[in-house]
Amino acid sequence: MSTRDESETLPRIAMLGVGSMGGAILAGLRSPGVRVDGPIAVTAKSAASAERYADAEGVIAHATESDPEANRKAVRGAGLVVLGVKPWLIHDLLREIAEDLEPGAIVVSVAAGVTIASMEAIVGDRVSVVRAMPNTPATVGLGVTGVAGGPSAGAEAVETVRSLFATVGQVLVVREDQINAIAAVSGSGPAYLFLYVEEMTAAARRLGFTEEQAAALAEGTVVGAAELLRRSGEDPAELRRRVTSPKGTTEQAVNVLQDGGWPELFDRAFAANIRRSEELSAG
Ligand SMILES: NC(=O)C1=CN([C@@H]2O[C@H](COP(=O)(O)OP(=O)(O)OC[C@H]3O[C@@H](n4cnc5c(N)ncnc54)[C@H](OP(=O)(O)O)[C@@H]3O)[C@@H](O)[C@H]2O)C=CC1
Ligand SMILES: O=C(O)[C@@H]1CCC=N1
Repeated sequence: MSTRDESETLPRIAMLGVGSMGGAILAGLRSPGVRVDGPIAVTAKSAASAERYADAEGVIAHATESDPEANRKAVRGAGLVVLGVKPWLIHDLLREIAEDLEPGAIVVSVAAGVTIASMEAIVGDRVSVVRAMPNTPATVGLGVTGVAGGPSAGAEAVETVRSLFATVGQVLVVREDQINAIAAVSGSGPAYLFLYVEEMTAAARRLGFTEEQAAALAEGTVVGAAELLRRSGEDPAELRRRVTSPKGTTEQAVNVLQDGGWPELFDRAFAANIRRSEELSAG
């Protein structure tokens, strides 16, 4: 896993689609110490989404519903074009902007499932196409992103995209055939953790705690444990061992959870996730 080189200046960026994921990446790009060439051109569909960036320094935001040419205008002059729209909109978006892309620009899609070959077939080889699979902890600079270049992308293009995502966390450069698996593990991963917190809170409620108490217990424990894992640098198994006194209470609960078949459950959940990426790639 690699992180950020603070001396680097990123090329001029256009970000088409600035919802949960695009917004998280944009937050990273706007953080102190990140150098980007020129203002970041951002587009969203609705005026309401674009207006969220009306006062944002270094960002020029437009809505396609107000200006149907907004995407085409945004990519002109951009060396790095980030596609942050839903997977089923990617191909239409590429058709829309293909003629306006600068020769040599890098197009990076964060869309689940959409293959590099299908994107290259639309934009040709005048540009480099790269796929990335980030996650929403990027919002707080703790993202994990997988990056893969296609045949059109040389080492330099992949390195530029690696630098882009290094502004919001750790980056793993992989082969494209590993991107769906990255989506299953880390792309969607935050949702599994949030579900865990929801379930732990609900179970605490059933033990008689108020909603507020249950949320404080569950959220505080998960955040505290994650921070301990991060700061201590210890193996999670070792940290678990330190909680689990032999013949104590934790051991009993951990046995119940493990008997619940977690390995198989994770395998099934990941397989379902990957299957959906494959469906999305079929269009
Ligand atoms: N959410 C996540 O955790 C992750 C998502 N991804 C990928 O990121 C992509 C975006 O997902 P997510 O951020 O969750 O989705 P959102 O719905 O939150 O964001 C989509 C964005 O695209 C905008 N948009 C829609 N149509 C257009 C258009 N024609 N031109 C420009 N902008 C447009 C929307 O505008 P408006 O706000 O006005 O609707 C919105 O800003 C997906 O492809 C997904 O697979 C990848 C990894 C993690
Ligand atoms: O749910 C999704 O399809 C996207 C891709 C990974 C996380 N969110």
